[in-house]
Amino acid sequence: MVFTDNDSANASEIYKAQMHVNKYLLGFQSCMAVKFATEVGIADAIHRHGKPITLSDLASALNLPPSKVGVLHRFMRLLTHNGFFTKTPSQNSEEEETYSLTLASKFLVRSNSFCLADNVEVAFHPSMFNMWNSSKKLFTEDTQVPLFESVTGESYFDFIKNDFHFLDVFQKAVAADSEMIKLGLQECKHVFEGLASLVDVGGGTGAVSRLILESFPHMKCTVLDLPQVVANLKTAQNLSFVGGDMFESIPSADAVLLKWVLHNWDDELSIKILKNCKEAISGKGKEGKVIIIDVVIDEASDDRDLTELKLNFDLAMLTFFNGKEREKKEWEKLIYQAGFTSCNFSPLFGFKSLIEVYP
Ligand SMILES: C[S@@+](CC[C@H](N)C(=O)[O-])C[C@H]1O[C@@H](n2cnc3c(N)ncnc32)[C@H](O)[C@@H]1O
Repeated sequence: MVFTDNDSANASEIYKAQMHVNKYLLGFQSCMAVKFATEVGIADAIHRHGKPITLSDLASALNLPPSKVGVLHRFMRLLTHNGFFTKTPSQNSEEEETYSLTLASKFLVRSNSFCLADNVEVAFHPSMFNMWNSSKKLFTEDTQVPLFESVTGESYFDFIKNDFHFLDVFQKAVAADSEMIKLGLQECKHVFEGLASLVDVGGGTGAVSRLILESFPHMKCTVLDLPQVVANLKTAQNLSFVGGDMFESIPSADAVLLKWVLHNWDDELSIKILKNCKEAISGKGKEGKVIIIDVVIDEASDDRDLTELKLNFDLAMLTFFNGKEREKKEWEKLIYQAGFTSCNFSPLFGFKSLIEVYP
């Protein structure tokens, strides 16, 4: 038996290892509980209640019959343990315990400006489960084709394009992530100072550009994205939308922003995008810049949870797009191979960093 002969581990360490494995066997249920909570609107119901809520009031706010209060309790217990709610014990036998929102579950309240409810729908879309059930293909098939495409027969962006509801949810999810940029933008205003124009490449519905314009109303911002994404978007003062293909050409500007774009693509295609960015800022000479907002894996400095999140994003990028999250030295290699001469890294946006890239 492998644990006794050559292993110096004692019984308690072996039991701990067994628990570690079991944690990952059942861990998907913690994730599914978040999906369930979002679908039935638990956070919304507590928010609407306006004060800590008892389980029976929560059940009736969710229109659940009394027979389901026990099931709800089981979900609330796990979700509370996982930091999504807090529980205040009852003061006496007449009173029921009550549940309140935490900072994490406030992200699931649909009326909040920082809301990740659409991200939950994207993350748990059935296509994701189908893809993972075929993950063996990653090792048995031509890796030039992303796993998602190999399973569904179409690229992720085509898949999104062909499902009107999902396109809408996906764009809202990405825009929700961009809302979070607001918190970090104050600390990096200097990055945008002195720029008269900016192209937000793969800028979706323009959420980041709108935020930048709040601080720099005189800057001319152009959002370049796929034609179907920008088709019905209205231009506003100093904000315009261009339907196109970043692999073909990028409109000229003082700076190009690439937020959450390069991680969708492998090195070869990312270099192609970066070279087109370099061309787009060439009119500004050495003062032009490319601003990348993306994940930088840093196992040495980041804590365990942060690294786990970044590595999970990496597998998501691998399976959906053949893309990748990159370490600092991988970013540098990519940037220099595209012909740029220098870059600065600032970890500003939670799990994302800002990289300024100069010709
Ligand atoms: C992960 S989203 C990031 C959106 C936005 N930058 C943000 O963070 O809010 C990637 C974006 O790239 C766009 N995209 C994909 N292929 C593209 C292409 N060939 N040309 C321009 N945009 C593209 C997608 O439509 C999508 O909006």
